[in-house]
Amino acid sequence: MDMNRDEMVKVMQEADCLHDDAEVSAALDQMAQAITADLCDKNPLVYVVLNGGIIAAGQLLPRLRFPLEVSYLHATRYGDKTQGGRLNWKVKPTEDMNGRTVLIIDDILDEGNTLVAVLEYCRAQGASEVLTAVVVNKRHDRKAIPGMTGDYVGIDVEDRFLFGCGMDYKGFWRNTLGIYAVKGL
Ligand SMILES: O=P(O)(O)OC[C@H]1O[C@H](OP(=O)(O)OP(=O)(O)O)[C@H](O)[C@@H]1O
Ligand code: HPA
Repeated sequence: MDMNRDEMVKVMQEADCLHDDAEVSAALDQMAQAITADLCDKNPLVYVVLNGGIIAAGQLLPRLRFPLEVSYLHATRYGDKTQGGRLNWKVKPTEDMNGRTVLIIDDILDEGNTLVAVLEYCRAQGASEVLTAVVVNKRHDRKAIPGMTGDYVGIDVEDRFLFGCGMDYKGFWRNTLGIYAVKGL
């Protein structure tokens, strides 16, 4: 018997679905429209922030019907925990971003430390413009920079521990489109 699997089935059964597939799809449509209006002539270099950004990117990129390049970076600060720690850069960007418009795609802007560090890095590398797209912005007053937000935000979500749409609970359940909150968290 696989304990992790059984626990995770229970976590999903007991979770609250805060935004279902249809709501997330509609949010992605709106984000794609706004991104297209701003970036369709700019040949952007798009970075997916692994691991959490995989679903967001997989859903968003096919909605962007203009020339762009895609790469990835890997920065993590939560691991299997529900509270963030120091940012661990596992893979830094390798492409030359000097003078480029860079778009960062991630699942969530929570406290914002991850995006602040990624933005700083890209600016230091000479990107002419760095924009951020997140499916979820969590509503609370613990942002790394008070009042910060993403340039393209899908849905503002309540201050609970979330999973789905790229976000994991103990490494599981990134693989949904809908957004869920863990019971009691
Ligand atoms: O706004 P913040 O408080 O910095 O949190 C947001 C970041 O946290 C998550 O990554 P995580 O560290 O869990 O790594 P993962 O994507 O590999 O799960 C998420 O994918 C964002 O990158
Ligand atoms: O609420 C969350 N859930 C999963 N991963 C996260 N990374 C930052 N916030 C969260």
